[in-house]
Amino acid sequence: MTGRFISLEGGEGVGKSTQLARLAEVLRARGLTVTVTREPGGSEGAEAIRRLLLEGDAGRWNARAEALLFAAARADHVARTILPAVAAGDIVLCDRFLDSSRAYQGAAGGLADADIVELHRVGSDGVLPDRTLLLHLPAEEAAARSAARDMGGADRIGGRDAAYHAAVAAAFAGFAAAEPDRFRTVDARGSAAEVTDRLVGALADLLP
Ligand SMILES: Nc1ncnc2c1ncn2[C@@H]1O[C@H](COP(=O)(O)OP(=O)(O)OP(=O)(O)O)[C@@H](O)[C@H]1O
Ligand SMILES: Cc1cn([C@H]2C[C@H](O)[C@@H](COP(=O)(O)O)O2)c(=O)[nH]c1=O
Repeated sequence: MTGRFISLEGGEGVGKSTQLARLAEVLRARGLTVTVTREPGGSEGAEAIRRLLLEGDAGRWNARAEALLFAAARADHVARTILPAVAAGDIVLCDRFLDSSRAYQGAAGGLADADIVELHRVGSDGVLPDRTLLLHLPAEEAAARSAARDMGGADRIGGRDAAYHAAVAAAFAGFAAAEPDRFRTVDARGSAAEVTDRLVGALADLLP
């Protein structure tokens, strides 16, 4: 079996982490070897950078420093975790990847998309997922799920205002429209089991 690299994307609280775990279970039950990972993080160095990025004051980093830190974390994660797992034939399921930087630091953060993509070229040789599953949930529903989970304790980036998160959601929708071969947009409403079924369907052409 050829390895595959699959990312899950979307704004806060749409169900990415929940679905990543469920999808891994379904694929393992089919006999596939699955590596589950996340961004920022997924390698020792990238997890250390995650703490720098998500902890501390809202103004700890400016937009450019933030984008560079995400790109540095991604470079380590790609080299040490993602590429070796794909080369070993695993299905790699990754909670967020480059498109989160394009949406959060780029579209919502004010940096040019071309600059975010260039940082990724330098850091990670421009590696892209074979498939990006974009979970879509109405903003009010996503905010309610996040609020129930976080109980007011969102991290530095999750805690940004509604306009920022609306820009993130709009950017993801635009990326999916621009790259229909890589993206599948999946309705994240309904039960977790219903969403998992939709995600499995959106991977049908990639799986044995
Ligand atoms: N289908 C669902 N129906 C209702 N609640 C759900 C569903 N899926 C996930 N949740 C709940 O919504 C909350 C957010 O889900 P989850 O943490 O998986 O989202 P996420 O996209 O990974 O969020 P973030 O990017 O903010 O970390 C959790 O409390 C989770 O249990
Ligand atoms: C990869 C990536 C992430 N972010 C933001 C998005 C979230 O607010 C946090 C990660 O938290 P999660 O609970 O693990 O989803 O970081 C970002 O701004 N840019 C990125 O490239």
